[in-house]
Amino acid sequence: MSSVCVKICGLSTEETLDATLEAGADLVGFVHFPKSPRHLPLERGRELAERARGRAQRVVLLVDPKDALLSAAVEALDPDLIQLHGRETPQRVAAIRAETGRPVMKALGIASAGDLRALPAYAAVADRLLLDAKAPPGADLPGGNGLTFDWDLLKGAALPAGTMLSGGLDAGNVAMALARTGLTAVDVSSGVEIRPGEKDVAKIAEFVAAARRRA
Ligand SMILES: O=C(O)c1ccccc1NCC(=O)[C@H](O)[C@H](O)COP(=O)(O)O
Repeated sequence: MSSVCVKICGLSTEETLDATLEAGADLVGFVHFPKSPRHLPLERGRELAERARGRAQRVVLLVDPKDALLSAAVEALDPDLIQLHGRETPQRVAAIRAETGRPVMKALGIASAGDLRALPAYAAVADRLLLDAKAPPGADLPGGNGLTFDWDLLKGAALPAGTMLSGGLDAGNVAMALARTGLTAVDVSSGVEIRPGEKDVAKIAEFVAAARRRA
């Protein structure tokens, strides 16, 4: 069986980035969203993305970005993948992909079976999908809230290869999540933190090992 693909999102220090790379994560995520405790100014994102170059896929996470921010983020981080975590329509996802020339991963919030109806339209235009728990009404953040969703909603769904599972994962539940959904790619942020925005090197290593330990 091939190895589970692991992304660690919301990295903001050299120490935790290095720990993530040493643990063997496949993707590293940098959040640019000022309301987030994981927000990185673009110049800081540039430094960390450069440090990870050639060692993992560098992902910049943006929320409903305007064209000017997109250009600035691509220039600064030179990302291997752009993660869109807002209310971008399929048309906007396609336009961003065309304008930037970069692969795009679209995050979809899942709370009920109905939320899966949007999936085919996004699968047609995005390079990858990420399924996250839908943010509660009034939440400050559209993701990174440490909430799980009912994984059984995915039973029977036609999910494109490489679809990432996220939302409330940690070293204790990731193997179960993979087994229940049949997916082979996972993303985590809160579950490897001590407090919002503060990643922990031991938790990162435990998560990567746990994701790849499944039978
Ligand atoms: O992490 C944030 O602060 C954030 C802000 C705005 C949009 C998305 C955000 N995070 C998304 C992620 O970190 C992950 O892709 C995913 O949602 C998992 O988060 P978690 O439940 O905390 O593991």
